[in-house]
Amino acid sequence: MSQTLISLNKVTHAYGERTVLSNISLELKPEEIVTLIGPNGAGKTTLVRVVLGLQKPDSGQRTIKRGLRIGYMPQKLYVDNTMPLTVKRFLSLTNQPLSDVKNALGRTGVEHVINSPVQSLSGGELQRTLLARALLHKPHLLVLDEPVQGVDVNGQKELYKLITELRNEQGCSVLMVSHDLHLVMASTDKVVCLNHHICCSGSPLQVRQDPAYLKLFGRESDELAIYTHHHDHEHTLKGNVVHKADGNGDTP
Ligand SMILES: Nc1ncnc2c1ncn2[C@@H]1O[C@H](COP(=O)(O)OP(=O)(O)OP(=O)(O)O)[C@@H](O)[C@H]1O
Repeated sequence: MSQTLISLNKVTHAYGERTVLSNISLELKPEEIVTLIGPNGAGKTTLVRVVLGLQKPDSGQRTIKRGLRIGYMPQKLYVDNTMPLTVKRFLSLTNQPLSDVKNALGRTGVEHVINSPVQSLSGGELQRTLLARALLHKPHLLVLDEPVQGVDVNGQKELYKLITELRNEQGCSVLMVSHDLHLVMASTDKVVCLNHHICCSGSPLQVRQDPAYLKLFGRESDELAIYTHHHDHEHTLKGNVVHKADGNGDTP
């Protein structure tokens, strides 16, 4: 355990009657990039929230290395359209100095949006702004929930490349959620395929050939490398669920 940043041991979690996570054991090692992959509603964000300590599991243990700093990039940012919020103000809410905010935005390639309203950002700019925010506390572990969401395929490749560069430069570990194994293959050391339980895990090549992965995603999606993704919900900065029909407010 000495080298392990966070480990989960036999974690189980249910929302009411519905078991979303069952018997999950996982270890995050230093400088390792681990990708969680699984269909909609498989429990990926819930698992991320358990890793972050935002969601207490019903059973099982979470062990975290003392003093570990975590940077979190949520799946989707819910910002009220009527609330004026510039990128500068949004990132300054982390209480980090403006010079650090500028550096982080520069490193993720979006320093030019510093005075823009968050609501006006393009998909790629928003993801890079959220990544900059996650970097601000100089994390040992970056947790990225669908970091390429809303970004076109070329932009996705660029973002995965940036994530790998950040890991190499900063020596941090990365836990990220992705829907496209092909795009992420070059940028991940380990893949964990989740469908409420861990169906299979290993190197990207191992998982791509695993019958459990093929059963979930099918050979077709493997060949096409396209996975159509629809959400029935969004997430707040802490990963809480906002159902689209609700308009606002978190489901606890
Ligand atoms: N706070 C909550 N209360 C009740 N149900 C919830 C809550 N959070 C998530 N769920 C439900 O649990 C299931 C798993 O949700 P989760 O967001 O963890 O899945 P996911 O794999 O991240 O899904 P997606 O790929 O669509 O983002 C979903 O059916 C979701 O609606």
